[in-house]
Amino acid sequence: MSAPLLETRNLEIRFGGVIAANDVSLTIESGRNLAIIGPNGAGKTTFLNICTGWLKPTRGQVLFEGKDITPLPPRKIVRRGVARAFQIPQLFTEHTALENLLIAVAAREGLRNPVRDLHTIPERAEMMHLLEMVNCADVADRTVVELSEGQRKLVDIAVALALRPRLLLMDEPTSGVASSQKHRIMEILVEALAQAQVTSVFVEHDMGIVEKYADEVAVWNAGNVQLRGTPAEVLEHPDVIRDVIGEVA
Ligand SMILES: Nc1ncnc2c1ncn2[C@@H]1O[C@H](COP(=O)(O)OP(=O)(O)OP(=O)(O)O)[C@@H](O)[C@H]1O
Repeated sequence: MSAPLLETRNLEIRFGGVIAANDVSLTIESGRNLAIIGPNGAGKTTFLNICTGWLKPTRGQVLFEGKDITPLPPRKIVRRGVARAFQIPQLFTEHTALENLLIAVAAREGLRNPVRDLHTIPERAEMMHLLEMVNCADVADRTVVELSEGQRKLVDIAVALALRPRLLLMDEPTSGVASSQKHRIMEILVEALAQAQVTSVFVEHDMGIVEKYADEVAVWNAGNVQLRGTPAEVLEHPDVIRDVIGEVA
């Protein structure tokens, strides 16, 4: 049997007296969209930060496609195929949407001066295709400051896909977007991930989004996974209703 796409073994990290990861062992299989939910301070973002190498656990391991990536610096983990998108899009706001993707490619290819060499990058057509996949081809030549919050979120996802990941970790992909737009953004996002064959893990506080777009849900509590299952199993569980849904309601 092949190794899971991502596996964590007994992760532990403390910040002073707080145990933000308390023996976290979890596997993520290819082709799934896993939502992470849980009360504030449960350790959800800490988990993403450990998987991307931004935080190093004091104990435990992260394996990607069966290989230990725990000691690697974040840029090497990205090259292995693990990308990250943040609550607030990390874009160069004075550059156009397309230029942002080209900068990501230049960084991926290790060009020394990605901004200067932008327009010589041969992957232009591939990047335009990514913008089409996230429904943003029509704003390819607009600077990021001119885009709506929803478009920025989608361009940020396209930038992550430009790194050709096999796993994308996201912190609240629809936060900051008007609630009327959230489902549309998630639909575009989930379709783009399926097309690019990218597995996703996303932290989410909106249970409507979790119910509709996650294949599986992991519930975090006090630095560990309290429960895991399908959205239907998890969202009706009395502990989740008490500890998570009660809190966000
Ligand atoms: N760099 C840090 N230094 C000190 N404490 C930290 C640091 N990062 C996280 N913590 C603490 O670790 C705990 C887990 O934080 P984390 O951000 O992972 O929770 P979360 O589940 O993502 O919360 P939220 O839903 O509010 O974003 C919290 O008590 C937080 O204050």
